Amino acid sequence: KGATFTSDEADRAIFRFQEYLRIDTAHPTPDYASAATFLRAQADSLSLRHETLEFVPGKPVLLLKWPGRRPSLPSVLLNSHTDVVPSEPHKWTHPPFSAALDSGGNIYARGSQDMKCVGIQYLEAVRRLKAAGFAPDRTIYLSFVPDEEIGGTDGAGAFVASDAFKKLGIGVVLDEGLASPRPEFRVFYGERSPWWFVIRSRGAPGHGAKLYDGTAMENAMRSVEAVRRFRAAQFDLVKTGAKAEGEVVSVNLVYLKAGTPTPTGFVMNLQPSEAEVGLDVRVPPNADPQALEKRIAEEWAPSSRNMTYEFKQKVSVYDMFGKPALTVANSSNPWWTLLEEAVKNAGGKLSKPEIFPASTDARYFRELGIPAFGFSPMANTPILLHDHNEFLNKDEYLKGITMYESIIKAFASYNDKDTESKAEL
Ligand SMILES: CSCC[C@H](NC=O)C(=O)O
Ligand SMILES: [Zn+2]
Ligand SMILES: [Zn+2]
Repeated sequence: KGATFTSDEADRAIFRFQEYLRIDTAHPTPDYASAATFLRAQADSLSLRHETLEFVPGKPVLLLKWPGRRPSLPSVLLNSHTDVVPSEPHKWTHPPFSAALDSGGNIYARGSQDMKCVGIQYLEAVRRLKAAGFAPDRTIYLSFVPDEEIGGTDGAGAFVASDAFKKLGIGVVLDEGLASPRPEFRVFYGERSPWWFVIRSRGAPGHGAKLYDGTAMENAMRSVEAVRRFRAAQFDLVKTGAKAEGEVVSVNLVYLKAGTPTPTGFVMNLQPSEAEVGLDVRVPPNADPQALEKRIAEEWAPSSRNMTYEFKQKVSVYDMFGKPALTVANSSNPWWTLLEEAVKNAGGKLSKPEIFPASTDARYFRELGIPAFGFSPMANTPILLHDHNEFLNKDEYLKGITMYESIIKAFASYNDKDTESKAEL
């Protein structure tokens, strides 16, 4: 509470953030080896035991452990991903792996918001708690996972499916959230499920000068029109304030593919016999997935118009118990109350809990019924994840460390009969 940094401590914490940011872990060729080496050195400097779990060769999951005094209590997992999305360096004012600090205190790098900030803030918070002599009751684990940006199958997905994970007895997880342009921090208790699919249409080919019914292009365009009507209706709910971004189904066309290619372009006087449309759809946890699939089958890709659809990615909105994969974010969940109070105690405020509009690794934990909150402590910060000139201000970064100190302390000290008996199941 009220913890501050000496200017030396601040400089060192900022420098370690910059070091992590300078490791190029961008897809499609992330340097996971260097990230792992860096993180193991951090663990050693904190006297934390670490394990490198290589479920898939070349894709290390780093697991750090701060043992609690009461190891029978469910433990706390602080998760972050080590990979970042690609960037277009020439469109940045500072190179994306420079971690340049400008005169206003902004640190520019790919991953400065998504989410190397969080990974290093966990470590810095542990560093400060250890220095202050804090001893956790519950065991604290830190996981650094690869591949979140490409779906997490070989990262968090492999991790949660492992025996190693089951043995950890995780009771609550923290994972990433989003920056907040306002003074309140944002927090997420669920997320939309990605449905990525292609719609294919077929029709009789023919001369480019002929008007006739049932061409592949016409079939595809009728679908696109239906998709766009639905998209507009969903978007209107957001625009009018009736629903939050994460509470509607988003639908976006991500590619169109049709035509008969030539070495220099396309044949102009031939109506093609096939067309394909790619869609990124995100389904809120409380939506009716069956109704949506019916809409896809009947309106967007009706077989009566020679259309088919194929899912490339279809994440269920339900957890393993068949319930919407949501973490309770009210006072009936003690972890929620602890989080809210811990942020408050550190001088912060949470805005109303939200559904994350995209996907994070938190879904893998919620799928198992483990409570997981998405929280990246960045207030007064424009949302720049996946954007050019991604940055985080050094003061917001430092403030975030104190948020985690408070949260880790609260979670690690939480003692409750109910959760204890659950742990023994
Ligand atoms: C299907 S996993 C995709 C994960 C990705 N996550 C962050 O951007 C996303 O598109 O939301
Ligand atoms: Zn992320
Ligand atoms: Zn991302």
